[in-house]
Parts: sequence; C-alpha cells; structure tokens
Amino acid sequence: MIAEFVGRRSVRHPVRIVHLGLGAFHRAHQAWYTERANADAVEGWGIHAFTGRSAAAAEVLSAQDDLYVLIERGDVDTESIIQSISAATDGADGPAWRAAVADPAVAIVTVTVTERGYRLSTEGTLDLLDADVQADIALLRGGGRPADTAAAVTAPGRLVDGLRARMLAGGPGIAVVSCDNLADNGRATRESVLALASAVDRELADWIERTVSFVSTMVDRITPAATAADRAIALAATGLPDQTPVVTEPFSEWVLSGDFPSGRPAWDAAGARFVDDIAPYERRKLWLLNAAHSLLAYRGLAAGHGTIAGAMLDVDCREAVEALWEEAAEVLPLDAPEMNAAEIEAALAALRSRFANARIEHRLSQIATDGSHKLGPRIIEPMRRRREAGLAVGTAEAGVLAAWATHLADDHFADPSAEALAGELRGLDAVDRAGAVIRFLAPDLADDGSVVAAVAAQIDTQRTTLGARRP
Ligand SMILES: NC(=O)c1ccc[n+]([C@@H]2O[C@H](COP(=O)([O-])OP(=O)(O)OC[C@H]3O[C@@H](n4cnc5c(N)ncnc54)[C@H](O)[C@@H]3O)[C@@H](O)[C@H]2O)c1
Ligand SMILES: O=P(O)(O)OC[C@@H](O)[C@@H](O)[C@H](O)[C@H](O)CO
Repeated sequence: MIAEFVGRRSVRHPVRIVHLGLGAFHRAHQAWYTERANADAVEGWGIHAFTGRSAAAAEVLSAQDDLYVLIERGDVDTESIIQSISAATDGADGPAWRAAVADPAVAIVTVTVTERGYRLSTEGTLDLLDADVQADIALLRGGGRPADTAAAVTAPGRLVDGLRARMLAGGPGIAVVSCDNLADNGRATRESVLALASAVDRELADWIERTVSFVSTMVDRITPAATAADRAIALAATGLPDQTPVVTEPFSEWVLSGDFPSGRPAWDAAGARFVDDIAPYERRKLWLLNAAHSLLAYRGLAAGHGTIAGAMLDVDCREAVEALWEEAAEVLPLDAPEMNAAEIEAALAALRSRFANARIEHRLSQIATDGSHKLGPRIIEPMRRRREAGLAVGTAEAGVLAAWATHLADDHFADPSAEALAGELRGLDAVDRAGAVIRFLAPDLADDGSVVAAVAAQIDTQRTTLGARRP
C-alpha cells in the first residue's frame, strides 16, 4: 500500500452494498451519500466496488487502501477523504463478483455502467443480437459450478450471474439500483436482466421476479473526469498522493423509487428523497440538464468550444439552450408533489448557475460520446411528447439532432453503435440525413414529415450560421 495512506482510514464498514462500474460518478454520488449516511449510523454500510470494463480503477484504489479524495468545486474547493468503499475488485473476476452478490449480508447492488452498458436496442429492450449478450447467454447456459467459471461480459450478464449465485446460496431479497441516465432506469434494468435470465434458465428468471427489487432513480451531480492538476490539489490539501481523486460540483440530487427488501443506508438523512413515482423527477433532469448537455456538446464542439462553461458564454449556444428548455417545459409532467412551474423555474435557475461554473471543466468531448444511446431519453422523448400533445416540433430539439448528424458526418466521434449510421450520412443532403437520423433514433417518428423537415432545416441553418462565423 502507498505509505501515505497507511493509518489514514479510521473505519472500514462491513460490506452490505455491491457496486458495478467503479467510475468517477459512483464515487462522487452514491459513495458520498453512503459516507454521509454512515456518519450518524450505529452500523455503517461498506461498499464492495467492481470495475465495469478494465481492472485499472480497482488496482489503483486498492493500492490506496480504497480511500480517495473528493474535491467539491464551487467558488472554492473543499476536499474530504471518503471511506465508504471497503473493497475494490476487477469486475472480470467472476468468482469474486458471484461471492459478493451471493453474500447474505449484502442488501443492495448499485450500478453505473453508462447508457451503452445496458445493451439496449433502440426499442429500449435488451439487444439479443448483440454478440456480447449472445456470448453471455452461452456462458451462463454452460452450467458447471458458477464459482469456477469466467465472468460474464455485459452488465446485464454480470447481474444475472451474480443473482444466480445468490439464488443457489439461498440468499435473501436484494435491491438492484440503477444510477445511470436512462429513462425509468429500474424498469430498463429489470427487463434486461429478466430477458437475459429467461434465455438462460426459467427457474432463475422466476426467482429474480420473486426476490429481486429493481429500484428506479434520478441521479444528479456533474462529475467531469479529473486531471493531473486535481491530483496535485488533492495532495496539497490532504497530504495523500491520490492517483484517482474525484472532482464534482457542490450540487447533488438523488431521488429513488422502489423497495429495499433487506434494508438500506439512511441515504435520506444525507439528502436523498424516496418517492412513489420517479417519472416527473427523471424527466425534469433528463429533458433539462442532460438534453442541454447534449445540445452544448454537439453545437459547442462545432463552434470550437471545449467545455460546458465555455459554450455557455457563446450567445448562439446559450439562446439555443434557453429555447430547448422552453420546449421541454411545455410537456414536462407536473404530477408529483413538488413538481410545478415554480419547481421547474428553480431547477432552471440552478442549471444556469451550474453550467456557468467555469471551475468545473466538463469537457464537451466527454459528453458527446455515445449520442446514439443518450439522445433517445434526452431529446426524442420530449420531442415525441410534444407531437402527442399536438405541439409543433421544437426547433431547438430538432437542432440537437441536426448538430449530432453533422458531428457524425464531419467529426471524429466516439460512438461504436453509430458507426454504420455515420457511414450512411456522408454524402447525403440535409433532408436525407435528417431522415436517416430519425429512422435510426425513432423509427416511429420517421413518417412524421414535420420532424424530418425540422431537422433538415436545422442542418441547413447551422451550416450557414457556422459558415458565417468562420474567419
Ligand atoms: N459523470 C457524471 O456527471 C454523471 C452524473 C449522473 C449520472 N452519471 C452516470 O454514470 C455513468 C458513469 O459516469 P462516470 O463519470 O462514472 O464515468 P467513468 O468513465 O468515470 O466511469 C464509467 C464506469 O462505467 C464502466 N463502463 C463503461 N462502459 C461500460 C460498459 N459498456 N459495460 C459495463 N461497464 C461499463 C467503466 O468501466 C467505469 O467503471 C454515466 O454514463 C451516467 O450514466 C454520470
Ligand atoms: O455521464 P453521461 O455520459 O451519461 O452524460 C454526460 C452528462 O450529460 C452527464 O454526466 C451529466 O453531467 C450528469 O447527468 C449530471 O448529473
């Protein structure tokens, strides 16, 4: 262990939460809520965190006694050392994963594996044609003693694998809590897990239906990737040579809906809210914050900006964001106790200030990744709601799809699921590009001529505007 970390831990809580996807966001959000809930608890909750794709994050954290520095960055930085993670392991370690999920003391599995990690098709169901999903089904059908076999590749595969180990061990009920930016993320996780489990073993699928609760959540805390400068700041503030500090904004929100059959930490004491219906909260967040992030990513990159705060200084981008918010607000559901026009105005006021925080360097290139998985819940859903309500297609919403089409056709992009579409887009005129993008993201809207026309018009307008701005 790195010498400076020796003796810095004051407590190691027993593991009662397993996490899949050991990234920055988990450590800024769920681990932070758990840390705060543990502060006043007689019995604390420890997290055993598993990586999603590579072993690196677990190796680095283990070498630091599973401690890290959280830098909350507002007008000034506030650093704290987080101790709620009790162990960190490579998610490809099948036996360790199964043992962790099967442990009867474990009551919760939290998940942050990115939108793409759920392996959903554009219809929002598990993509059974995905080669990795097929490989997981074959692996899990292979039988043998689960403790000995290799790890599943996909997140749904890993969940099914872990839950099967729990079933075989006669384990009690457990809550699976998705913390990714998907619409109705609990239902999406449940359906993916059940689809995969059913393809493996009917008895297992029945056990999951009876025993496992899938909790839906709205999660919010802007957490960009940390930099080398942040490592130096963590060292200066704490004396710890943290190789993996986390930088986040002071704001945070967590709304949860669902059952915890084997208990949970007092996350509510740390500010989380438990509600009956997640939809109003999740739509408010996806349609306002995340939608605006995607707008700024594609339009901001095209205009030469690097960060959210930088793009918000650009009048064209800022006006487009305000227009997008107006379009979304017209169809936001107002049927939760705290959800009314005043609450939406308050959320927008907070967003204007959060997006302007230039000390949070949220790279547009990070947000621009995997648009094919992000634009459905962020842009297509509110656009669909507007059409269902008989409203005109929002020009700002259409503008995000136009900017994405241009991004795919002209720029380097990071979105493996959109590679075929990008090839198709090159060389098409605006109307055909718009049609291809809509057919890809929302086949049900492809016959809506107004949608295609609005996106095509935005492709032309953005080309002209950007052309005029170039020196
Ligand atoms: N960063 C934020 O501001 C923020 C805020 C709210 C929600 N989130 C959610 O958390 C997710 C992760 O964000 P982050 O900042 O921790 O990113 P990160 O890059 O720091 O970590 C991503 C984690 O997901 C895993 N992962 C990536 N692709 C995967 C795949 N295909 N299958 C399984 N695991 C995979 C990685 O191994 C890693 O553990 C986001 O995609 C989003 O859904 C992030
Ligand atoms: O994290 P992603 O890749 O799903 O999306 C990028 C951002 O829009 C997102 O991370 C927000 O910062 C976050 O959802 C804020 O709570």
